[in-house]
Amino acid sequence: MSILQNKTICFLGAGSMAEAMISGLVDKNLIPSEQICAINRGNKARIQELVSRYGIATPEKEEAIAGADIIVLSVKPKDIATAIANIRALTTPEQLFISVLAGTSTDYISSLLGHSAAVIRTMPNTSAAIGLSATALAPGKYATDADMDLAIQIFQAVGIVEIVQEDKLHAVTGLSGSGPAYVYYLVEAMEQAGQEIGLERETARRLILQTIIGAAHMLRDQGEEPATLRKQVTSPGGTTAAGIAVLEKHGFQEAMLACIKQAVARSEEMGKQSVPTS
Ligand SMILES: NC(=O)C1=CN([C@@H]2O[C@H](COP(=O)(O)OP(=O)(O)OC[C@H]3O[C@@H](n4cnc5c(N)ncnc54)[C@H](O)[C@@H]3O)[C@@H](O)[C@H]2O)C=CC1
Ligand SMILES: O=C(O)[C@@H]1CCC=N1
Repeated sequence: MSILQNKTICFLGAGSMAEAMISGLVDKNLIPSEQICAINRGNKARIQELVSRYGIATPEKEEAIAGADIIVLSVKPKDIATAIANIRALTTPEQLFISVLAGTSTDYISSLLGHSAAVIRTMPNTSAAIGLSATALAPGKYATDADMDLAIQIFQAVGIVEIVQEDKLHAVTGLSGSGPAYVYYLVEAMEQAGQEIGLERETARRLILQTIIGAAHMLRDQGEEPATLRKQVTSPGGTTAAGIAVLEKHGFQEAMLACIKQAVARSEEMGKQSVPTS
């Protein structure tokens, strides 16, 4: 039995990322749903939504925070100072804080808490909801190996885990934290193209979806380089070569590189906006 079965976990911020994690944790039964709760900024309807979907508990804020073994910080980076100020008096150095905030350093979070609780910075993605997140974790200065083990167990329940140095988390954010959105954007573009070339939207969607699932499984299961798999599709003088030549002409690779670099730069910028106070 996982040690997490005896832990209580509170999400501070009940938005998309918190829901993706709650959904994954409840689905895997890693922590009983009555030992999970979430706190929002006054939006009771949202909490009720999570309660009805996942059967999580609804303790009062004091009990939710003071009674939690693990607090997952899941507000937007701009809201973290206020969110922690509202709960700080209820927290203790024995609790484990797991942050999913883009750009925000563990030192800054420790400075907001004002004590030496363990803080672990992570970057999951919303595919946690179906157990397929790609999550990177980095320990803050007060986190022990035992704290890391707990965090690893939580994120392994909702996908794969990589341990990185904290300064690499900006790169992870631009690559795999934001990554699902790049894929959805590609699907949007393919769907639009599908309609413009005369296919019904629903037909196009089914074909695109299966194409993406198939390609993802090929990448995962066949152990081949993406370039090798691409070449297998690309008959000389054929349709794929004709299409990819246009992608090259429009600077597809440069666009992807610039996109990811810009996302990384934004994560770094968000980090600089949160300057440690001690
Ligand atoms: N959405 C995504 O794909 C990913 C998001 N993240 C990170 O997760 C965090 C949350 O992002 P989302 O869930 O997308 O945002 P969201 O906007 O969906 O959720 C944020 C939640 O925090 C609540 N909140 C705001 N101020 C609060 C306060 N003072 N006290 C308590 N709750 C408060 C809001 O009411 C809202 O429900 C961000 O820091 C983001 O960088 C990380 C990985 C992926
Ligand atoms: O867009 C954002 O800032 C968050 C972080 C990674 C994915 N979504």
